[in-house]
Amino acid sequence: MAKHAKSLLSRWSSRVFLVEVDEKPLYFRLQARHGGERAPQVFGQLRQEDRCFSVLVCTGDRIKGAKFYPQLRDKLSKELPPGCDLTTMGSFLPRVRDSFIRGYFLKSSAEYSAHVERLLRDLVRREPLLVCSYAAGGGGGQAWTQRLWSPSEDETVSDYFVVSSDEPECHPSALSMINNDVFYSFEEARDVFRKCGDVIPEAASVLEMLPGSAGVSQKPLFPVVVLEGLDATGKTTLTESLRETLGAALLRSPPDCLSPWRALFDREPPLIRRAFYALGNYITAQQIAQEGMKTPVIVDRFWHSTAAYAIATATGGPVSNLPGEGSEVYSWPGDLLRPSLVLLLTLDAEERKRRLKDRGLEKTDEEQKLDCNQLFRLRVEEAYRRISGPPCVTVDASPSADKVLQQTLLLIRSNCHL
Ligand SMILES: Nc1ncnc2c1ncn2[C@@H]1O[C@H](COP(=O)(O)OP(=O)(O)O)[C@@H](O)[C@H]1O
Ligand SMILES: Nc1ccn([C@H]2C[C@H](O)[C@@H](COP(=O)(O)OP(=O)(O)O)O2)c(=O)n1
Repeated sequence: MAKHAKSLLSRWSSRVFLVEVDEKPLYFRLQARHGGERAPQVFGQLRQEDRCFSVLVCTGDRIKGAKFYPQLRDKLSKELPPGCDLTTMGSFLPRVRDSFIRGYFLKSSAEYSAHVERLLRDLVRREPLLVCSYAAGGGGGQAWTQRLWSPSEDETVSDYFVVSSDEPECHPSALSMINNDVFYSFEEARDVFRKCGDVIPEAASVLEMLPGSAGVSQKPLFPVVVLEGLDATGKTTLTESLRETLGAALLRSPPDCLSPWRALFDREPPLIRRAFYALGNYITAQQIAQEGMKTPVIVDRFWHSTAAYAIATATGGPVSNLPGEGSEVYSWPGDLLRPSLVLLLTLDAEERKRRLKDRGLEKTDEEQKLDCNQLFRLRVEEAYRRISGPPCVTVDASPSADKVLQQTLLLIRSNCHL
């Protein structure tokens, strides 16, 4: 049996499982004996003869795992019979960092369960997966049991009863965010790109653009002001005006030199996509350090964008699912240049939509998600506010462009000694 699967199985009965139903996580855990508890909510509506399955991705190779997870969904969606319901799930050891594993949960009516079982048996032989089946009937008929399919013929694995579990203090995705969704050093992000060269040849071109190290030798002499905010809050308009008014250099993250590869890495799974944006910040940091010796520098998006979108995407559901305020996930990378000031442009949802419509440009998937998913937008905005590091000041972007400019100039002058 693979070493990774073995280590997962060694603490199997301590794991908590969550199944995401309409972005709401429903939790259950395992128990050796049945004490008359009701079946967890996720099994609540099912009939005795129905079957459920969990399919969890289990590989020690992060890149392979990240690429395989969405492919598995496509494969299951294509091959599962029509009466089968598929949703995302995960499993973790409470409070254990990097213990979170992802997968899918399948509900099948009795009619199709033999078909689903055949499909999964075939899959588990070829792919790094841990599969469990769930059936009703134990503990006097009401209880559901989990059977873990042994990854090798000579292993015996116990059956467990499944019972509801309390919500953990923080959403379990927070246990795996660090260095999977958000990178806190140049080395960590670069390491992902070095490792994904075999599967994505373009990674080499990005590596060529990188500085030798994160380190910026000298602090810029002039103020460095970053403009942040959701799409269409007016960043481009304001950065252009600031450039003219202050005679500043205007930079952006990701930097222009990464433009040829942005669309490609936007289609990659979070691990690779987020590493791309993280690396972009280090290239921009080098440019800031150079320009900042000659003039003030205005930057269109920087670290706040990278971290806030990543954290908000990795966490589902309401704002309360975000890692708590003060969590280490909101900390500024120790090796990344700190701007003098970060301004966060805020706009109410209706006005932002109106501006988006007037602008009429094509939107990224993530921006379309912002548009139709109110919860996602709220999570991004709150994550922006929680990020620590350089001072972050909120600017109301709803007045006219000129008024927003005047307000911003006042803030820059009072915070940056210009
Ligand atoms: N203060 C403002 N009032 C009204 N419309 C604005 C204002 N600032 C920008 N816009 C318009 O809103 C749209 C989005 O602005 P833009 O600067 O492109 O935002 P971002 O760079 O944040 O995506 C553009 O059509 C722009 O002309
Ligand atoms: N420094 C940055 C800049 C953008 N991103 C990501 C976050 C979102 O997925 C997109 C938003 O960028 P986009 O270019 O669509 O937004 P604007 O048009 O500049 O407002 O890019 C990032 O992670 N880090």
